Amino acid sequence: MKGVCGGWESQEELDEMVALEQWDGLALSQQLSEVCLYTPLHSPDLKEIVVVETSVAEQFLQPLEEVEEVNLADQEENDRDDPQDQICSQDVFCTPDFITPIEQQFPVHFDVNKDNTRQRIKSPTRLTPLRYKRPRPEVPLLPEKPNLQNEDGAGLMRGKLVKESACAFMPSHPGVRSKHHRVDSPVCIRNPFVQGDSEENADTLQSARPPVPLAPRFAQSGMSRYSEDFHEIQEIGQGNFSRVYKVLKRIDGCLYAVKRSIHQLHQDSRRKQALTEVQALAAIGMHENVVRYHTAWFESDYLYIQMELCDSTLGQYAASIPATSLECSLLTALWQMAKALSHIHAKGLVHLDLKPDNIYVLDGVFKLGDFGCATRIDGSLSFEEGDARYIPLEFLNEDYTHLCSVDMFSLGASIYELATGVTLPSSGPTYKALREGKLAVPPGFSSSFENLLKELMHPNAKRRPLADDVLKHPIFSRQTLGMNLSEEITALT
Ligand SMILES: Nc1ncnc2c1ncn2[C@@H]1O[C@H](COP(=O)(O)OP(=O)(O)OP(=O)(O)O)[C@@H](O)[C@H]1O
Repeated sequence: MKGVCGGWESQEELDEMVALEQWDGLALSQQLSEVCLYTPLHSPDLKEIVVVETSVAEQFLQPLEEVEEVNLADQEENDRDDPQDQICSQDVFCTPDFITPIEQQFPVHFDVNKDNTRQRIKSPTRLTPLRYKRPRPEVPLLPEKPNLQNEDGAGLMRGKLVKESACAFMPSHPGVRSKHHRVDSPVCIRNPFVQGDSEENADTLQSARPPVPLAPRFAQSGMSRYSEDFHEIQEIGQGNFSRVYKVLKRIDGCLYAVKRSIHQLHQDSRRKQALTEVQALAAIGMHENVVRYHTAWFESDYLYIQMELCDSTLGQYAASIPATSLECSLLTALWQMAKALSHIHAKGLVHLDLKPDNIYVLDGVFKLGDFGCATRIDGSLSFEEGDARYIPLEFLNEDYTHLCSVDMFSLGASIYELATGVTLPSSGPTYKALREGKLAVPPGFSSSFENLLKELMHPNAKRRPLADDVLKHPIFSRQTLGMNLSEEITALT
């Protein structure tokens, strides 16, 4: 196979040159600052590109073909195989060639008054390439039968082929045999929020469940899936348990939020607790008013969760709204959160930490996030206490019989806080008064708005409207609201 470098003016001229010289490889040309690559059609079996010493050419060629470093012995062996298999970069970039015998060299004169692109330059017969492209080995896809594994820790099983980049940077992981072959699957974790596993899933989970409940420790080799897959742009938030980063995903070029646990989770019990959010999000599935979950993984005992990136929290958003349109904006948020809660409650889950900081805004759409305290409505899982400022008294008194109404109280308290512009207390007389139903909505808000908040924050959990009741509330009628919300309601009914 021969390569060629030189100047030509048109595709036809190059075709002719290639035909005349019977070049069956690659043609490369530099015209001013532009580099062009030409691969003749009659050379479909072109497998290798040889580049000599020129960083510009390497930059150009590397995205097209994966070029690997090889040692000198390999190079010589390669040269013996096909000594013609070369392209001279000196030809292309007009740099002095101290390697090629003088008689084989060509004159390199660049005359600005001449059409230099017409100069056809003959390639020297041989140069030692520094790099070459090895033919890509055929990688077997293992196993034929779907292999149960769960890198996401989300408890859902997937048949998965073994060839994947994640393996490539974990060669020393016990579950990895070589660059492309994983022998053991990571564990399958049952998602406690998913009801009624199919028989097949239940059987497979049973057989795939290892004696240790959780042991998904990846990246022990020091290689980071996070750095491999994402470019970190900036930290965008911090809670009690996690830091959240705005990141660019390298493979798809899109922005995401990645939430990383602040502490390493060495114990299985702590990992299990941290996984609550992942499992709840996975079980809830997609809903336009719930922050979208993409994937999650453990790395060096930190939990990483990749999520949809939102613009701000509801608290930040409300602070930027003019007083005249605050009621309408808050009702829109209330309506959309009622939709999210209706969906979540219907799935048998409760959030239990609903507050302005956990409601995000993306392109004017409100989304519920941070499911770290989520649990099952039926009380089959343990309870984690959310932020006391937004939690009703009965829950603090360990009455867990009306968990959906706990979320409804929190929703009312969140909207009330944003309407008053004053952060709710976590104790004291105002805290007590609010739990007795004594609300003081500032002037400027409608009485129907105030009454709805009073209903939501009713001291008696049974008297509070549920999410579906809120969606049917007369305040969300076409006459009383702005167009956007009215249209949304019309579309829903
Ligand atoms: N998907 C997201 N898009 C944009 N910002 C986010 C996102 N998720 C979280 N944040 C930001 O990061 C902050 C902390 O996130 P989050 O509340 O989920 O952490 P946490 O440790 O679970 O918090 P908490 O202490 O309330 O349990 C949020 O207040 C918000 O500002």
